[in-house]
Amino acid sequence: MQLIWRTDDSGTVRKGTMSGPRPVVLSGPSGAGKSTLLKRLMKDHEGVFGFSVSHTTRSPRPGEEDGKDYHFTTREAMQEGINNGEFIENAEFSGNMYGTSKAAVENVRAKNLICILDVDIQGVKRIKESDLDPIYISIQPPSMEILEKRLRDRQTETEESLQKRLEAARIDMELSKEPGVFDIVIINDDLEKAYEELKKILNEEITKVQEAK
Ligand SMILES: Nc1ncnc2c1ncn2[C@@H]1O[C@H](COP(=O)(O)OP(=O)(O)OP(=O)(O)O)[C@@H](O)[C@H]1O
Ligand SMILES: Nc1nc2c(ncn2[C@@H]2O[C@H](COP(=O)(O)O)[C@@H](O)[C@H]2O)c(=O)[nH]1
Repeated sequence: MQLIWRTDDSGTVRKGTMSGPRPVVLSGPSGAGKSTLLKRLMKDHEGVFGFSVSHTTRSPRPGEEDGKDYHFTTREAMQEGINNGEFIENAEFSGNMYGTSKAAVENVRAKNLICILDVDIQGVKRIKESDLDPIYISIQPPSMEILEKRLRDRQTETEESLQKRLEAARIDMELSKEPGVFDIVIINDDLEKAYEELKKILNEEITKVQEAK
């Protein structure tokens, strides 16, 4: 079924009615383990999930592929896309632009797969204003100290970008405690336990997709 997007008078992105599995929003501080968990989920459930490939103006990390991990772009091109109404949401994070295009979500939903979106807390707020109606999951680290260690060990950040990410993490950790923001908050201390918890929450949607095959 075709998705029909429109922007209402208040600028809110609305979509036409369609059937299919509910999308999943994974959010939480940078370094909490979202990518680790979602990559495993997709590998273990082939043909069930599809990743909503975001746009970003940050540079690719070693091993990241354009069109698979992100659509790597420039500020000018991304701003033009935003001005043309091509994005569901966009945000500035740690000195770069990030955003979910309508096409990214549509591509996954056209295949009747569970669409997974990995977005920051600003993205969560914008998606809540849309009609996407996803399951909202926050992945949180056990502590700021452990988060900092994970980010340092990952070796992807400069000291400046690391500090920006830690600052954003403090805000994210506070907001995730607010009732009603997330359907569930998973503390990713032990990876196996966090993964089991994630699978349990998504079990109903996973079964729906598997049974529809
Ligand atoms: N439970 C865990 N225990 C120890 N290390 C972990 C755990 N979960 C993830 N990690 C490691 O922490 C680092 C950050 O994880 P990951 O890149 O998945 O985070 P992220 O939330 O996707 O970050 P970003 O938002 O910046 O993309 C990675 O090196 C990953 O291997
Ligand atoms: N609002 C959005 N946030 C996004 C999107 N894609 C990723 N992100 C978030 O950005 C940070 C940093 O990601 P990184 O890959 O540079 O480490 C992280 O919190 C992601 O969740 C998006 O489309 N919109």
